[in-house]
Amino acid sequence: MGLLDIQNLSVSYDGKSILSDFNFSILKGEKILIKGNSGIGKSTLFRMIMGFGKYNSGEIYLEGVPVDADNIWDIRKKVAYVSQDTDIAEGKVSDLIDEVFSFKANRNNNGKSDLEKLLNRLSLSPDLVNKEYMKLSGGEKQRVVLVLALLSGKDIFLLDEVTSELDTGLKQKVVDIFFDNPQWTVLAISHDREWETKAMKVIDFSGRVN
Ligand SMILES: Nc1ncnc2c1ncn2[C@@H]1O[C@H](COP(=O)(O)OP(=O)(O)OP(=O)(O)O)[C@@H](O)[C@H]1O
Repeated sequence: MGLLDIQNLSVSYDGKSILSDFNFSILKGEKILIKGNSGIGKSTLFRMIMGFGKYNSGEIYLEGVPVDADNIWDIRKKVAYVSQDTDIAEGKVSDLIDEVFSFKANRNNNGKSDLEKLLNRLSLSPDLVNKEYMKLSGGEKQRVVLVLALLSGKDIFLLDEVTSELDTGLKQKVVDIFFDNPQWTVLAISHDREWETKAMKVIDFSGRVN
């Protein structure tokens, strides 16, 4: 088995099949891109993995253990999920960063010392942390959300269109950050070629028939 395995997953909404007997496996350290037409079910897959919705049938395994209502928090503790929606929080950016470090699981890592390096690498000014998050531009929000995920100390990432609002140079920087760490397992949904060029595997949802 892989790090994350999905077997025969089927999901439907209002009688319409979105995922049908979907199978997938990702090994530790793998970086996989998921692409495909809008509305085809890519984000739904991520929501099922995180336990944010019910599936009709199938199994999801994390490290060989079936995920159910009793252990869904194991997934949420281990997986950094970055959704398409960046309107995630209010308050200053520095408050959001402090919040990441207030979680018990993150206290012992040295992520905070990486903050400055990450901001610099993503072309964000150090002063940005004093700004109100909701007043940032779309591309700034996207980068801040990524910084929060990268500082969380988690090493499995589900990234849903996390570079859509960035210019080409920044898209490449984000992709490089995730590919530079061989320990990180990354499943990214994107339409950007910067991801496709580097991905170890590409899963194209468009050809699937539900
Ligand atoms: N909670 C829900 N209730 C009803 N329908 C839903 C729900 N969530 C998603 N859908 C529908 O399921 C389909 C798949 O949605 P999903 O967000 O997974 O697509 P996607 O492939 O990620 O698309 P995009 O690339 O546009 O983000 C869409 O038709 C969507 O309207």
